[in-house]
Amino acid sequence: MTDKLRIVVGCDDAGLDYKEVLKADLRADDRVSEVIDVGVGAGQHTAYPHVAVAAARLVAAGEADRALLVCGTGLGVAISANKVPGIRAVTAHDSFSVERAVLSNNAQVLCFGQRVIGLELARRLAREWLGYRFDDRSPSASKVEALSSYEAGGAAAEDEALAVSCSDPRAE
Ligand SMILES: O=C(CO)[C@H](O)COP(=O)(O)O
Repeated sequence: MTDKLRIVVGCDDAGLDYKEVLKADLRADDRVSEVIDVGVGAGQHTAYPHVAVAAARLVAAGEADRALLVCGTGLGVAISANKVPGIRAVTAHDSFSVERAVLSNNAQVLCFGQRVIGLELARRLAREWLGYRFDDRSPSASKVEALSSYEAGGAAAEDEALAVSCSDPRAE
């Protein structure tokens, strides 16, 4: 990741108002080098999964560093973005969760619900989000690696460890 962030923004029609404001904020922020808007625009009604996956694919392909997505709840866009391999998308509507989404989970995609939080809080959280960078040497790094290994179909040893620790005590 370069020092300045390349950010994709996207929304469905329920998130359009916030997406437009957040896009303008991001474009005015000197921590951002580029903002790519994958829609929707005014009068468009593309369903949230298509927009979220388009945005997440740009991140997964390395054409952007992060994505900021908005729908009614922030849930549908997160679920959709997480279908793209390599993507960690979260819905976060509070300051601590936004911080940990980056510092604990190395999430590249942040999702807001326009019907859930106020606009000024969303703007503040987006500003805070820009200030965080995941540290590959932090204690969280091995956990994110473990997460990714499940996606790759690996982590057999961890699967076994989990099976042991979750064994039914009534069977003992
Ligand atoms: O919030 C949404 C999906 O999580 C979306 O903006 C609205 O979806 P709907 O309730 O299915 O119309």
